[in-house]
Amino acid sequence: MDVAFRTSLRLKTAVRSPVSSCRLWSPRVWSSRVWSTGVWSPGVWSPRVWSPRVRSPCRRLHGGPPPRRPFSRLSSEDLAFFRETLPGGTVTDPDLLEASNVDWLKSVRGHSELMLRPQTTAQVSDILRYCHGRSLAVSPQGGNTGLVGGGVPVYDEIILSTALMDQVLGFDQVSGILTCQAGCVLESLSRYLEDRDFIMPLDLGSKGSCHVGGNVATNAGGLRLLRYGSLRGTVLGLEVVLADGRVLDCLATLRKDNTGYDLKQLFIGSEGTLGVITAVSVLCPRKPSAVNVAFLGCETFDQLLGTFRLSKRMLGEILSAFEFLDAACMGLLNTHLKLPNPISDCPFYVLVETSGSDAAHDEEKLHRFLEEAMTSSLVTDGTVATEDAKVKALWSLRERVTEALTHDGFTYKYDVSLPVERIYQLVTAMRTHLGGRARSVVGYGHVGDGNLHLNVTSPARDPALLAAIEPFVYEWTAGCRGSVSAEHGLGLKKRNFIYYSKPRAAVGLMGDIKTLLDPKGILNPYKTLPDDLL
Ligand SMILES: O=C(O)CC[C@@H](O)C(=O)O
Ligand SMILES: [Zn+2]
Repeated sequence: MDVAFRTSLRLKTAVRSPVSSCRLWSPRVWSSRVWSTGVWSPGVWSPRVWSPRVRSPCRRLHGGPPPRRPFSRLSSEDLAFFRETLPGGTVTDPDLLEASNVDWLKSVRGHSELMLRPQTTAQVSDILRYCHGRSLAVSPQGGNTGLVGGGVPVYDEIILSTALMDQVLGFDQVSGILTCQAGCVLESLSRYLEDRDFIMPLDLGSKGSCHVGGNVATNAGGLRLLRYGSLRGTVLGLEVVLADGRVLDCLATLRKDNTGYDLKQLFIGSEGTLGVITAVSVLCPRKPSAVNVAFLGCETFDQLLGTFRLSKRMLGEILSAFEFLDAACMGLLNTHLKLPNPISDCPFYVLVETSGSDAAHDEEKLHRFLEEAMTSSLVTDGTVATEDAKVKALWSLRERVTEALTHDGFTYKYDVSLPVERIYQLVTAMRTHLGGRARSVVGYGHVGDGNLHLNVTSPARDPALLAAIEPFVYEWTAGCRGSVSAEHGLGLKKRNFIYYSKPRAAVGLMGDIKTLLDPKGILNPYKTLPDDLL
């Protein structure tokens, strides 16, 4: 039974729900009509603008990517080599290539004529050794669920797909360490682990499609980071194939290893620009035996922050997620996805999840927290799920905002880290700044991580609107010493904005590392690093 509670605080029902194993949003579902005017066409340059923080030129991205670099063009001899090296693993049919040439948002489109689907690390090594020798550019691709154009070719780069590298290589029941190939789909790994009473330390709305190698390559954050930390802590080892085909076997399965530089960290979050991740080992937590979800409404963002502080104080070690969405997001969920609001209308909504090992203890803690939140007027309405279906339905309200936005028009996406008490000020500032020029300006995200997803929509791609949003959003973020990419990475779309969050010396060193590991620049060109560096 699910209990909706109002001021009467009738929170008597035990809150026991298993971890949801499959959420409702299929990330591959999108409306193609929305982006018909939004796909970038390669090779178009935009005017120069100035980043206020560093006073160095950067280019606006909405004009398109930089010109094609002088990589070799694919020849019939190349094709013959790949067909021999990868029997059955080469795709040249344009219809089959179409889905891999365009990103999930349908905002970036490349024109690759070849996709390679290796099954083994040795095959990846053979491919890259050959491409390096021939100066053929390569675009590594996992589940193609990224939001910054990092996982698709920009021009004619060869797509190197990890789709067939989907084997679990080992799981240690004692330590909870999983070792698997890079192409394992996150949701499949979650199922594999749940059968063994463990979970992945990472959960994303796109888990039905994304690959763990892509998660690591982008250092994906997601919905469990508050509790289990980032992949920089939970990834224990990596196997990586370097640009020239050398295999770097750092696939350690140790909690502690202080033998020199921690090279795997270079590849985590490098978006396939330094090497192709072929296998990972991850430290996995035990599956919690008691999971509870509350969906609450707050009148103001200050009250939402007060609720967050209270949850940390009163829920402590069992708090596993604290997510939020605003009323505008709820409107989009209602309108475009027909998802009803389970509580009364409020300006802000929070989803609080607890995960623990003692249902009675967790239930008591949650009820005391909710009672305090209501009596101190931090929360005005709420509901607590006790059934698995309701738990999933509540989570889907948070997870499906991205999908709802795709039905609202052309979407401008921003993923910023800010001091937590300031995250909603940016949404308010953007609304004031844009006046009536946007269709929707919405805020949602990971309060517990200080990570705001600010999204703006308009009926069609609108350069004037974009010019109003950027660089305003980046200047505002830099003014708080925030990050212009909290968890989505830089990819193609955000690469030139790196200077808002990193000093020139740091970006220069990144360029040196890129040159050292990939001297010909064949790995995922035009991504992550700014154009003025290369
Ligand atoms: O679509 C977005 O802007 C955010 C996607 C994802 O990071 C989320 O937290 O839902
Ligand atoms: Zn997110």
